[in-house]
Amino acid sequence: MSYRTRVKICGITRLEDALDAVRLGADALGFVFYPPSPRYVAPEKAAEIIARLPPFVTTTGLFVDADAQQVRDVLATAPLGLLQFHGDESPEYCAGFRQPWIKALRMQPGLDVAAKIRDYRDAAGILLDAWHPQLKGGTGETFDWRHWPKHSGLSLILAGGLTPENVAEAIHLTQPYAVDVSGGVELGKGLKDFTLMQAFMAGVNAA
Ligand SMILES: O=C(O)c1ccccc1NCC(=O)[C@H](O)[C@H](O)COP(=O)(O)O
Repeated sequence: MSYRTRVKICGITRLEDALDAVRLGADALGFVFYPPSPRYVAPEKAAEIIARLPPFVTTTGLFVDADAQQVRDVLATAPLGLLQFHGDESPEYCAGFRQPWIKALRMQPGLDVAAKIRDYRDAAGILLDAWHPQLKGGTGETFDWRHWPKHSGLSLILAGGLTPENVAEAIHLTQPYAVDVSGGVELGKGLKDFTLMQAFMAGVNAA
């Protein structure tokens, strides 16, 4: 039996994009609380968007090596259902909040993915993303999907350079629990496009 691949659309900065994504079938939305990112959204703005969402959408807050107090401050403003740690956060740090969390692993050459996944065994899921020497995420680049771990015991989320054109093949090869996209459905950084999101969802459904 095959299961429906979940979809998270990351880098939401506008209410209209959030509502379009949900209407098109996205299961989760990502809000980037990493100030250097061109997709950064202020917690107050994220809270405004979240307040207008229909039920059953997972609101995910993305952080990169943030101070724990910064995460708590964001949580006090924006009601997030899930935390995503995209830097070099330790398992102990990640587990230090009440919310369920996922850990992003950037697929640097030589990374022992299986060992890393074991380190983060208390995560709700592991997101595998492309590695880039300067950028922490949102690179628009793919990694070699042949390095996808076979038996992890955790829900795995595929990210990095996914587009309407390649998502069906990516799912076919990796069989992830979910896919995560940002740049592949954008007109500009943080500005999602209805037609691209629609085509992306069609690619997921065709896989
Ligand atoms: O999106 C960003 O600008 C970003 C910056 C720093 C850390 C993570 C970031 N995004 C994380 C995501 O979850 C993206 O969806 C993921 O990296 C894939 O991005 P893309 O390759 O553009 O689809």
